[in-house]
Formats: sequence, structure tokens, C-alpha cells
Amino acid sequence: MDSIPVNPWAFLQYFFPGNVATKQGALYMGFDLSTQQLKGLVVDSDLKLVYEAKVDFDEDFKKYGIEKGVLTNPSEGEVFAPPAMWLEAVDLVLDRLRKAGLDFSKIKGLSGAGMQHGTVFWSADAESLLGHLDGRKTLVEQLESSGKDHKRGAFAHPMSPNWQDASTQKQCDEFDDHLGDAQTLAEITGSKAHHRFSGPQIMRYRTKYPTHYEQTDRISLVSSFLASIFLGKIAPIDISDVTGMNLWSVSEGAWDDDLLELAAGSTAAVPELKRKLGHVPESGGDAFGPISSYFVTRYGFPASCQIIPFTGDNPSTILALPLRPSDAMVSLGTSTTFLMSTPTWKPDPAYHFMNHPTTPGLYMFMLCYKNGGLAREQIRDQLSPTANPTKSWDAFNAAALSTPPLSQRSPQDPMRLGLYFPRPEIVPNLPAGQWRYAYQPPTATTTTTTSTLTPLPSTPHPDDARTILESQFLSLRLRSTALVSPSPSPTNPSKLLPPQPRRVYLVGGGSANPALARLCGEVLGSVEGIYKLDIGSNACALGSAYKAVWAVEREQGEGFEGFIAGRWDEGGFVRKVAEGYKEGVFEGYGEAVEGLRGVEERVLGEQEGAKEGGLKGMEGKRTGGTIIGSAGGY
Ligand SMILES: Nc1ncnc2c1ncn2[C@@H]1O[C@H](COP(=O)(O)OP(=O)(O)O)[C@@H](O)[C@H]1O
Ligand SMILES: O=C(CO)[C@@H](O)[C@H](O)COP(=O)(O)O
Repeated sequence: MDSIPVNPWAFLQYFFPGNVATKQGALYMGFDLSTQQLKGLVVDSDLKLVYEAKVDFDEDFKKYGIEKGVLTNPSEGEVFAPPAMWLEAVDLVLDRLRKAGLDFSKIKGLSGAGMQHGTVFWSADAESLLGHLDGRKTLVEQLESSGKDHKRGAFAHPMSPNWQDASTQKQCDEFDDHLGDAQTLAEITGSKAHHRFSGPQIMRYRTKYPTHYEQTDRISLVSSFLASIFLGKIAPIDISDVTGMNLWSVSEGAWDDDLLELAAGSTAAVPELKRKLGHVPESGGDAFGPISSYFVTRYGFPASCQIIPFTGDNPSTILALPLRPSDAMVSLGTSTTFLMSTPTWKPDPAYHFMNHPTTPGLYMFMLCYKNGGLAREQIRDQLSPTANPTKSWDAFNAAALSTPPLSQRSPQDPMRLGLYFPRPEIVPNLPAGQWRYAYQPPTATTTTTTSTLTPLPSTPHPDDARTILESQFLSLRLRSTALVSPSPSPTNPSKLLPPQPRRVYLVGGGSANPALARLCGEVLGSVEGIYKLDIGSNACALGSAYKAVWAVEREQGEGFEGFIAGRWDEGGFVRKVAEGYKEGVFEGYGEAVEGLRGVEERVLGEQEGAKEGGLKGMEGKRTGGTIIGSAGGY
């Protein structure tokens, strides 16, 4: 027997030899329809990037009145976006790829991803309009309704509720109560009720716009909306993305009738809602069929180009590399998400479990925060409100790296912690606001465990740059402890390191920032360090393109992980960007995790009507806190 290789990728290739018979000249496309952009890219059979292009909604489509990709109605907590804008983006991104020199006739397969949980409401005319698109006209000309000439369009409602929407607390309370409690809902669907999930969203849509609901013939997620455009008919919802709806029973592999009844309003209305949602195929890799003739005529795709199921942006992101169960990905986009691929099904109201997009028996673990990139931008801009027209991160990074860990300028100083939420948050479930605290961990000299939490002024402070990064990463560590286990030190295998990921891969816009990478390593640890994907600028679209390669070129029964591992070029595809575990530093942040838990509990307690904040079910002991005073939001 050959010796088993120690390089992790060679190790995977040894056990999953993969199909390395690549198709000469074949190209595959992947898309990411996210909050602020539509990105499209093209890879070859060797997984190498060949072309990429993007459309930036704020830059390219000011006419829709959007900001950061969305429209808002703060009085009701609504955040939404017009699908018509996304149609324009599809034509524009393909035009840009054509201008970049892409020969569409080589595209053998195409897949994509959509920001999760957004819901699109199609009209009864949609199927027919999609099936008869004229390649000489644009998508938006043919699919959008127009009041002017009384043209009925493909949409029963002109807006799609966005993942940042917070208008459905009432519906969420009903969803959590409907099967008993939030834990039961999480056990069945993978998550407790969330504002942005389609179940509560559909329930609110039905009551707020009863006529539109009645006129809604089909309901898509953002991912299946985009797939439908390319397919030329309404595409099924994907097996992974369906687990972000609070409507799908993961163990049954079917729509949950009790939850459908709640969303639909009565038992009698369940079959109709089920029809609107459609059948969900079990496989994430079986092609839906060939591409719509619109794209053949207009761009020169081959008529045989296969449309592979489109999934959510987060499930797609974990397909951008052969992720091991002990690795984590942190996506630093508009949202911050923490992702792991795991065989363990351990649902809890504090986080999400979803079906894996390609591999039955694996699940995706996810934490998701609304206050990721936009919250960091807010602090960046508070640090230099007038003098930063280029939106440079330099001053923010300098402040973050020159401030000592947790602002402890001497070991006796309390730890500085903060919550910076320009938008209502998911975990903990808090309204918009900023809260800053000084946390003094329990001292060894007292007989009872006593810690103190003291509010700090709620005004901008130069230390905020470090505090926001530390507190964001501490929140990830607090909530992911149950998913990581101790492992031997790479330098001293007889020594067991505390629970932490083996590697952390950074993706998304913020992954370009070295200060974020360094603080991620200090707070979250990671035995092998912090890495960044070095293939193109978008892991999510890349994961979709890899799914398309796998779906078209795999041998019968060949799994995704083995297939990708077989073609993976470790040296060319990933780069180490920061150190991970540092003895002493990691343990210091372990104390701060308890402080952050205390801050969240304090602020949650102060918020009238604050409900289920995602603290239940987490591991670790609670400090007996001496609580002093109170802090206010802004
Ligand atoms: N150098 C940087 N440092 C920190 N954040 C950055 C940097 N470059 C981009 N970003 C952040 O990335 C976010 C966009 O992330 P991206 O993943 O491209 O978008 P999306 O959420 O639409 O997928 C922006 O809101 C911005 O805050
Ligand atoms: O709601 C979630 C995941 O549950 C978000 O991750 C959205 O999917 C948006 O992602 P980005 O626009 O930040 O990429």
C-alpha cells in the first residue's frame, strides 16, 4: 500500500481519486445574485478562473432609488428590492462578459446562487412569458409589468422582501409557537423562526396584500428566480435553499403541512400554497434541462448548455473548495456568515442547520449577521466623517491594529466590548443601536465568581475600530463552540489545543482586508491559520461554477467533494493571510466571550419585548455578574 499523504488535499485525493478526465475547451458559468451586486464568472474544467464580471446595483441602477442594493420602509422594518433590477443586471453582466471576450458557445453548464430567503412572487403569465422570450429585446422589457400600456408582467408583486427585512416579528412568534416552541421548529426545519425566512414572509404577504397573494401563481427564492430566467420556465427550489424557509421538514424531506397551514391561513389553503412553491428535487446536481432559447439567440450559448440547480449564496460558498468538517468559512460580505460543512445534525434556536447543496448526509452549519460589512463601514465613517471621500480603510485598519487587545492598556484594565447594529440584528434579536461596555472578568481572589459590566458613553471612540472587529468575531466564537473540538498541536502532537476550527477561510468583500484577517485569527484561533481563496473575487459564484463542472463532468455516482479534491490545486488556489491560534491570546479572548454573552443578555433584558435572542442552548458557563447602570442605543 502506498504511504498515506500528509498534505490535506493530497490526503483527500488519495481517498477520493476523482475524475481527472477534464473536457478540453469546455467552460462553465457561475453567478452570485447578492445584496449589492450580480457577479458572473467562468471557469474551465480544471477549475481555473477564465473570466469574471459584475454589476453593482448602486453604481449601475441608481434609477431604482436603491441604497446598498435595497429599498427600505423603516416604519415597518421592511427591506426589499425590485426583481426588475435583477433582470437588467442579468443582461448587463452577460454584456460585460461578452465585451471581456467570452465565447459563450463553449459554455457546457451553468449554475448560480441567490442571497438566501428573499422571496419572488410570479404572476400567472410568468411561465408563458419566460417560455417565449425574444432574443432581440431585453429581459426587463419583456417580463416587467408596465402601467403605461397595461402590459401584465411576470410578477404578481413588484418587490421581493430582502434578507435584511425585520417586519415579521408577529409572524415569527406564531411560527415559533405553532409546533410548541422554537427548539421544536429548529429540530424540524433546521432553524427557529427568523424575520427573513420565507414562511413568515409569505404569511405577512398574504395578509398585507391579499389580492397579490391570490394573483401569485408561483413563489421562488432568489436562487430559483435566477435559475428560472436561464431555464425559460419556473425552476424548482433547491434542496439546500429550501431549508432557509421555515417550511421544509429536513428529516421528512418534504414540505411540512402544519407550517404550510400557518403560512397559507387554513388547512384548505395548503394544497394551493404547495402548488405555488412547487416540487423540490432531492438532488442538487441533476440538470433542470437546457438553457432558454433567449440566451442562445442573444449571446450565443449552445442550445445544449445545461442549467444546474441554483442554490443559496451561503451553500454555494461552501462549494468553492473541498471543505473538511473541521474547517470554517467566514463570509465578510454585506452580511457576515460563519459556515461549516458537517455530518452532525445538531439544530438549535441559536443558529441554522441546512441541507448540504450537493451531498446527502452532510449539513451546512450557519451563523448569519445582518450587521457585517455595513456596520464596519459605519464605524470607518464615524472615525473620519468628513475626510474619507475614497472610503479608504487605512485609518480604520491603523486604529484597529494600534489599539491593544480588548483596549486593555494594562492587565488590570477592563475589556472593552460593543454591539454596533445599524440594522436590527438576527443574533441576538435586537433593534438597531450601538452599545459599549467595559467588562471586568471574574477575579481569582473573590470567593464568589463576580464580574462587572459597566456601560460606556454611546458616542464614537477611536477604539471602536478594534472593538467592532473583536466583538463581531467573539460572537462567532460564542455561537460556534459546539461545532469545534480539541485537536493536537501541529508543532507538538502530544499537546491538545482548545476547541477551534482547523482552518478558517475568509471570503466576501472584507476578506481583502489584512486587519480583519489578523483579528479573526486572534479571536477565533484556528490550528492551521487564516486562509483566503485566491481564485477571482467571489467564492459564491465560484462555488456555483464548480457545481456546474461537477454536475456535467462527474462519473456516475461521483460525489462533489472527491471530484473537486481530484482537480484541486492547493498552491494555486488558496493563500495563508494570517496566523491562527496564539497561546495566551486565544485564551484571553475566551474570557471576553463570557463578557460578550453578558453584554448581549444585558441589552436584551433592557429591550422591552425582546424575544428569543439566540442565547439559549450555547455551551460554556455563565459568569455571575454584578451589573451596574444601563446603556442606551442611539
Ligand atoms: N478592504 C475592505 N475592507 C473591509 N471591508 C471591505 C473591503 N472591501 C470591501 N469591503 C466590504 O465588502 C462589502 C461587500 O461585500 P461583497 O461580498 O462584495 O458583497 P455582497 O454582500 O453583495 O455579496 C462592502 O459592504 C464592504 O463593507
Ligand atoms: O441571510 C443571509 C443568510 O441567511 C445572508 O447571508 C444573505 O444570503 C445575503 O448575503 P450577502 O449579500 O451578504 O452575500
